[in-house]
Amino acid sequence: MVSLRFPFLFSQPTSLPGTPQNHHRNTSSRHFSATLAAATGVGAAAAAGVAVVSQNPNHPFLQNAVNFLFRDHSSPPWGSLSLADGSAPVVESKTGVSFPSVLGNSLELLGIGLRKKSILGLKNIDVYAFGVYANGDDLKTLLSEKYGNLSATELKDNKDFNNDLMEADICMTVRLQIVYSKLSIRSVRSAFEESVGSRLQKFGGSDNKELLQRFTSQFKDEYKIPRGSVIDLIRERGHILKTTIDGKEVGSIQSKLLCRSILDLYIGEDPFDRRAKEDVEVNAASFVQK
Ligand SMILES: CCCCCCCCCCCC(=O)O
Repeated sequence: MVSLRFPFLFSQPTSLPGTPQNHHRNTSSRHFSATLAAATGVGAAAAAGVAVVSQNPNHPFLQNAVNFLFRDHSSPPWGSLSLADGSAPVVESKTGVSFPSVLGNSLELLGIGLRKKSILGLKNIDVYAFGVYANGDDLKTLLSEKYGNLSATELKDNKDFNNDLMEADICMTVRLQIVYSKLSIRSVRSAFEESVGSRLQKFGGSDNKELLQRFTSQFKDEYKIPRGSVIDLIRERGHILKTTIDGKEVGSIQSKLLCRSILDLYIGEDPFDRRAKEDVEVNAASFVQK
């Protein structure tokens, strides 16, 4: 199947019912690295008001054709697609997993990606799709004084900005949507042990076994994780990491180190999906800019 990747924009809703007005909703648009599976697929997605996103190489000819067909005439003609309804969910095209563009009224989708894992060093499987969300007002309040005058290009790959995104007291959520159908809770625990464990060690030294154990023990044997399960890793104010499985809270731990370690998996130095990280930085920048 031919696919292509290009960044596209979708405009924000003017307001959501019961949501306080946020000027970003009216004035900004977000950027996602997009791969459109095929022009017909794009048409169906656009008609359905859904943005399709994933990670694949460029294909300029198709890109041109798709942009011509679907561009909003107020947007740049090349490399961007503006959907009429900015509140449309965004779909990760390889897996078909869909992410709401706003979570719980205040968290804005900044980027989506795919977590792959190799089994026995042989087969690479798609384990889950993920979406990174942040509170736009927190981004502005906490980061705009320091970074408000820098462009999105200057903020992408800017180590200080990236560190502050992970360390500041910004409400954020990473939503994992399981796509691998044979996942056991035991493998979830051991995957977290490995990935979060390595980050705890990196940022906090070797003496964090108890913290890691507190976190991983939240994933109890009685929970089932079939395909379609949703794990939310929620950083609340005060660096509290709340974890939910299919909307049910399974635990809550106050630890800046743990929150930072979790975020590092998705937007840190060596993220699971580099393009997702780039999108998060560029979209976070749009909230921060003065
Ligand atoms: C057979 C593969 C098992 C992988 C399970 C990953 C489940 C969630 C773990 C989240 C953290 C991570 O991605 O490392």
